[in-house]
Amino acid sequence: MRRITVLGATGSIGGNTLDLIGRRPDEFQVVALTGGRNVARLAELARRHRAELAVTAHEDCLDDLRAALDGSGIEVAAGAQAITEAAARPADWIMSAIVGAAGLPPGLRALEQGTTLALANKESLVCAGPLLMETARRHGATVLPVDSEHSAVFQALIGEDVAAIERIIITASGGAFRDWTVDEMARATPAQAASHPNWDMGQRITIDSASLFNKALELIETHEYFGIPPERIEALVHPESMIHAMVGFRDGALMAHIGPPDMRHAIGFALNHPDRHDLPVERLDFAALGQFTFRAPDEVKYPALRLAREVMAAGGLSGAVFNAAKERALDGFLEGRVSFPQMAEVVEATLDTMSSSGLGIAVPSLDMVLDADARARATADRVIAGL
Ligand SMILES: NC(=O)C1=CN([C@@H]2O[C@H](COP(=O)(O)OP(=O)(O)OC[C@H]3O[C@@H](n4cnc5c(N)ncnc54)[C@H](OP(=O)(O)O)[C@@H]3O)[C@@H](O)[C@H]2O)C=CC1
Ligand SMILES: CC(=O)[C@@H](O)[C@H](O)COP(=O)(O)O
Ligand SMILES: [Mn+2]
Repeated sequence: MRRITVLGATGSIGGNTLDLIGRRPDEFQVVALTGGRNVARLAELARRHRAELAVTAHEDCLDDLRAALDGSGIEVAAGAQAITEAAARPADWIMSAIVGAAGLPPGLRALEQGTTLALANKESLVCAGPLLMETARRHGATVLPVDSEHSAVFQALIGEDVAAIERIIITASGGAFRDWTVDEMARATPAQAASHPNWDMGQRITIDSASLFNKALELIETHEYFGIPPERIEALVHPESMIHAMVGFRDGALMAHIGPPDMRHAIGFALNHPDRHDLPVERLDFAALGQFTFRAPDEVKYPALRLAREVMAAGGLSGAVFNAAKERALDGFLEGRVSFPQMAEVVEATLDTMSSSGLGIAVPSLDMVLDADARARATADRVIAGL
């Protein structure tokens, strides 16, 4: 039996992960499941998958979780520290699917036990790519990408010489507003932004997809995970979301990874790696699909991509600042205090304000990353207050 932990079990990635695990109950034993405020869902999943431990991120949710699991024999705990301790419980495979920078400390703690970390939490790589990869190396742990584009690149590179890579192209659906004008986007509501044309995902990543901040995070994620120079990484709008990434080699060949927009493929690939296993995903009928289309991203309409390139050039703590400012700008948009286009303005102003405060450290420690994250949130909040 492989021992499995799912961090962020109550979310979209967590649900897809447990869907796959639940189909093969004789092969997997669930160690810990963690969630946030959705305590009823966490308790239901913990009971269904016979978890040893269920943890909510919020101490004020502990009584509800305890009540919901009363009589089950499942241990309960609460708080950010308890989630990090859950990640330290011996497990063979840990899914990192908490949304946001909150996923970084438990992800690092999981790596310290030398296990396999299936990494959906792209923010970890954006905030602390060198620290994360160095921690994995030091403890003999494995990081497998789960983000669909990065799983696609990983799969296209199997058996290939990384030194022969000429470029990596990650695709973007273009998000909810890909055919909207700038004026229309200025009036966009959270409900409109949270409606993805192809993928069924959590609210925050779906809105990031509409602003192309998701693709901006993914450019940095590609750079940090694969160690490819930023100028060799491209984003390409592909409205059908069937080709997830392409890797171009020095002989001009391109390896594309194609599949339906269903995260159970990328999750299942990481779960079964290095083997492949049957997965309950649609098989594509190309004659019925007819065509795939592509267009260059509009970097004026979507400043997030330019900002990501500036962050990659600056390195150090810039990724942590970028991500934290983006998280606060998104909170502001959800609360009605920031318009859709203003999210990029908040992130740019935060980066500008903090660029002179010593961000250029090669491999920042976790404490440095958390400090930069906190300062960036405070700076972004001041920018938002002045809008
Ligand atoms: N959804 C997708 O298809 C994809 C997602 N990703 C990445 O995977 C990660 C998860 O995304 P997704 O599943 O969509 O997100 P969801 O919003 O659906 O789920 C997020 C999970 O994190 C928990 N959570 C929220 N805040 C905290 C916190 N402060 N501390 C601990 N746990 C917390 C939530 O708990 P609760 O809901 O109980 O409050 C939930 O379990 C993100 O990093 C995203 O970018 C990458 C590629 C595709
Ligand atoms: C499924 C996945 O990996 C998401 O990150 C996806 O890429 C979002 O779609 P966009 O291409 O619209 O950002
Ligand atoms: Mn993605």
